[in-house]
Amino acid sequence: MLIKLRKLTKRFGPAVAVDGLDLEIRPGRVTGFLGPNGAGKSTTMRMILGLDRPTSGQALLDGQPYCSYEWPLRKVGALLEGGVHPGRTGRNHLLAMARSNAIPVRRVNEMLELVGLGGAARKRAGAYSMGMRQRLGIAGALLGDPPVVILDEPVNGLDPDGVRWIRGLMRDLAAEGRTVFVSSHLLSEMQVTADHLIVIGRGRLIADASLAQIVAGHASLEDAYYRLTEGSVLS
Ligand SMILES: Nc1ncnc2c1ncn2[C@@H]1O[C@H](COP(=O)(O)OP(=O)(O)OP(=O)(O)O)[C@@H](O)[C@H]1O
Repeated sequence: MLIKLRKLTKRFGPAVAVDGLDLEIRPGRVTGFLGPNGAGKSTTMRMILGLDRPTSGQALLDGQPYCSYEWPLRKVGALLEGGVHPGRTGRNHLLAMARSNAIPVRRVNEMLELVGLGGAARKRAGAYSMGMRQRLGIAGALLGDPPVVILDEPVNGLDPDGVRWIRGLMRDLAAEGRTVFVSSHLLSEMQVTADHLIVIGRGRLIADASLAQIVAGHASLEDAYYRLTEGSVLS
């Protein structure tokens, strides 16, 4: 499933958070989404998911906005900051999501096992560690077996085993033909996970190219990134 941004723009009062992004995010590969703090990455993801309304332009999934899908969790799974009620158990959180999108309960149990939360499923999410909350968010993202997976900083709070696990998971999801769109500040991690990169700064597109093209001529992705984003870092 193709994600298409058409002149996507978001203003908060006089501030422009996302400034005319025009690009496509294609299936079958991991697309990394990079940019300095405040560049507009989360806002872009939130607009794709219908959580923020664009000031102008559009974010489309196979030609349609997120909100036009009857069972959106079966089209797009997402891990965003927050989003888990601390008083609910991990299992109940996923059950509520499953119910709202007519997803079988069996899938809840499968996802809890997949992310390694089988043993903690009946604990309140408020008592989870950061890494466990992150795993629960990933279980939620995959619940509807969606062709598009959007992950905002998925590595945050994960231990080294978790980091390796999510790296393999993203590669597998892309190999299955899904569209994997992931934001991260961990450039060394992106260098081993992403096929394609989109770099933005101050809401504007800086680069949209394969990892190999972006790294070419530089010692590492980190070096290439610093060169690309010079002048876009908020002071
Ligand atoms: N609800 C909001 N109200 C006002 N301004 C906002 C709101 N959400 C985001 N912004 C502003 O929009 C800009 C882009 O923020 P955004 O969170 O999308 O950046 P980001 O690239 O995800 O940053 P980070 O890497 O720090 O997570 C920032 O200047 C931010 O302060």
